[in-house]
Amino acid sequence: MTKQLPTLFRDKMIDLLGVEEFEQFLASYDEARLFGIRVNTAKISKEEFLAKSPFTLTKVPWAADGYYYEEGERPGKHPYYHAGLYYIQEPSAMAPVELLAAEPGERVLDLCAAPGGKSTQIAAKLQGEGVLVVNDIHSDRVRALVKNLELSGVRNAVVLNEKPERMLTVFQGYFDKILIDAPCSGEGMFRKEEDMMQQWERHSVQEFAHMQRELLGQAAEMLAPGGRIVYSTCTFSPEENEAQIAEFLDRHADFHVVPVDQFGAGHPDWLRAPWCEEGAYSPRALAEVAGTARLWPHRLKGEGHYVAVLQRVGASAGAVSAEELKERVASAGDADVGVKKRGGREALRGKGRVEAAPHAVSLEPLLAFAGELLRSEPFAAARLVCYGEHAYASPAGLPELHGLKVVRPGWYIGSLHRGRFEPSHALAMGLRMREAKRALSLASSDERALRYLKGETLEVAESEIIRDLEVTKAAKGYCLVCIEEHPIGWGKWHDGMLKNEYPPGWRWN
Ligand SMILES: C[S@@+](CC[C@H](N)C(=O)[O-])C[C@H]1O[C@@H](n2cnc3c(N)ncnc32)[C@H](O)[C@@H]1O
Repeated sequence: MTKQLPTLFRDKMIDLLGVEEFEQFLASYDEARLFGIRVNTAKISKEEFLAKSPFTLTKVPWAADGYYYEEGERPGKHPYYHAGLYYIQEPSAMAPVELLAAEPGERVLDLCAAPGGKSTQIAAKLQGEGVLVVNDIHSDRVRALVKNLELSGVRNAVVLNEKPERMLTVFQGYFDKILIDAPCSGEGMFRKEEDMMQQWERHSVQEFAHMQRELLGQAAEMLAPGGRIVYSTCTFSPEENEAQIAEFLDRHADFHVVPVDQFGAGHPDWLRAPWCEEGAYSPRALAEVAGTARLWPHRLKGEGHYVAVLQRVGASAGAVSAEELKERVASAGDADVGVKKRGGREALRGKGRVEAAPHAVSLEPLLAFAGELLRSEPFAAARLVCYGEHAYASPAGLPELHGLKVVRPGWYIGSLHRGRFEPSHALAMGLRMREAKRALSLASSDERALRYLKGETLEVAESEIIRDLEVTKAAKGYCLVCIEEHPIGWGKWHDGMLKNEYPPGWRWN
């Protein structure tokens, strides 16, 4: 393995680290790979998960919900994975979101988000409250992002597929927190993914440095006073790391670095020829860059990363509770938001706003479904929008997204077609079992759990359909299928059989 490292990369690392430390760094390439999962606390508490986890887990020291699992274990092949109870994530990659410190009620942007490891981590921190905007410039990667958000049951995310410069007018000064998990030369991933080395040889560090400079400037425009940007890469080159932050600080006097002390320190001493322009940065910038963080594969149990926490001066609006948010939007005259909690169909009637619809779409079938199957609309506090035949619950407090390439304007609820409503898989995944009036809960050891995930029809006795007989006598119809009370999809029960509604593209194979 070590022999295949690109020569240019080796020589540069020897220059930066010195021969002695480079030997330790090099030795890390021959060490066993590390594997991590992060418990999705938006769906399950850590305690509950640890009590039922079939894996051998050890805590990742820097991630509140992160754990190492052992090589040979296959968390991607367990029904709990399909219930979105955890996300498989490289341990070092969990650090940036911990440092972002997003809180429920905040407005958060994940600017370079696909495939969504960090977006789902932010979503868990928000606990469904506030606004999460996730964006990626590459449409093919956005598909994986959408799937991961749906799997994780995220209700308050908006997915964009935009060039960040096109987002500036809509989101000027809007966000409390912004994550830039920047596209980079990926040197920190050489151990995990060997084909990153070929990619490294094709793209220059300078090419990425240019992109990163732009992204940092654009993020600053979208950040509110008192807000925080976390900038991260999975590469070692100072041009993409310390140099970016030093230059940013020199251009933005209203930002300072929040020092991170649990990892290796940033290296202002590496901002020198031949890697960077010597003497190009102010003493303030150089001093602050030392407070940024380097995660070294030979010093901790994880891959190589760089993280900088940039705080903007000014009074922060702070986290806004869901109630406050509703009030703010209501007092701004937006009568489409379900401000008052009303039960059943009444809560939605007149509240749903039909947007961008080529012709009027009746919400009646959706209302009928909600009335029949949901205890209270989990999306009543959001704004219901229809794009064509598709209904979404858009998080309250979101500005108009006119002109932007919107992939998901919110939680996808389902489609309305010829007077029929078909609930989405995303709706099932975002629900709690207690929110459904009809549910089936299978043990993960029940062979029907796997058969459901494979798309098979199941034999289910009427007595197994969980329902409050005072409210819903009929077992027939849509039913929320769960594994140990955690939703995995829809089924339609009739006469002892459960017709499988698990989407073909999601099936276990
Ligand atoms: C390091 S990856 C992000 C990984 C992701 N944050 C995660 O944790 O799963 C960088 C992403 O930036 C995207 N990207 C590249 N250039 C971009 C740009 N100018 N604006 C937004 N996204 C960009 C890439 O498509 C890629 O998905």
